[in-house]
Amino acid sequence: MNDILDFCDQRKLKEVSKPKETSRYKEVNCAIMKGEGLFRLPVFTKQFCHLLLDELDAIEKSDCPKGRPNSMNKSGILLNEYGFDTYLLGPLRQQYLAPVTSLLFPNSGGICLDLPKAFTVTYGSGHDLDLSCHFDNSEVTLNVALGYDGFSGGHLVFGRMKDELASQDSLKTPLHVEHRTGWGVLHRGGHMHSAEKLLGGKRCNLIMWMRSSAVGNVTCPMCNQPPQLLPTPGADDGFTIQDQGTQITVPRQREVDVCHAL
Ligand SMILES: O=C(O)CCC(=O)C(=O)O
Ligand SMILES: [Fe+2]
Repeated sequence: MNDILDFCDQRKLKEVSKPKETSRYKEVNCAIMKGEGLFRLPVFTKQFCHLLLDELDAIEKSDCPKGRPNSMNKSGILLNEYGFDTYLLGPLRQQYLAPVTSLLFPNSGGICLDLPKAFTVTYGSGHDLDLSCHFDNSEVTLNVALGYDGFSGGHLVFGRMKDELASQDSLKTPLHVEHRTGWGVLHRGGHMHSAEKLLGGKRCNLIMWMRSSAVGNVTCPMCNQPPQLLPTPGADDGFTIQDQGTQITVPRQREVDVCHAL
């Protein structure tokens, strides 16, 4: 089994995982625009992006049952359904992203992002073409461009934070962010964003919604209310609850009819 370090750019990985270097990285390399809370960092090597796209294509073509990536995107794959968590996404999050999010987003749960949801989104003919403006069910989101080669359009557009008044829209110039294969954009989940229409080709991005149960258990990121939780089977939705019998904290889904934002 390969190590996560084989998939990432090791030189850059070293730069971001040393605390001293990380702060230099924050100041020099990482900010897309100063003060916007938007950062770009190298995630996967180009070779790994090709391998992953091949694997995702094979899954796509198979007749395995597939869940939808989220309530907005129709095309893409829920990565935990195909076993990507243990050897790829878990190590990526713990070894690579945790030091970076702790440094860049300390006040948005970046130091305690314990409940991720990872999926891919695919745009192109026969798939979605664009994505309307939204905020994510996450404290911090990583969006990695996997390719394919040669698509045009489809840039990400960032605006205001979800809690800023809509009337402040006019004060905020939308920020267009292009995709670079193997690179990720890190942003707060509450940063309003959209994807422009794809003009040609096909694109696939890996999205990781990183949730913090410490934040979400107090205020649901979708409805801004204290969540009312019910134990349910299945995947968690970014919340935890203490089991009364065992006193162990376990992930729990939100009761669907409490939050109408999803
Ligand atoms: O199209 C993209 O790359 C953005 C996807 C996105 O924002 C999301 O799934 O939350
Ligand atoms: Fe999003």
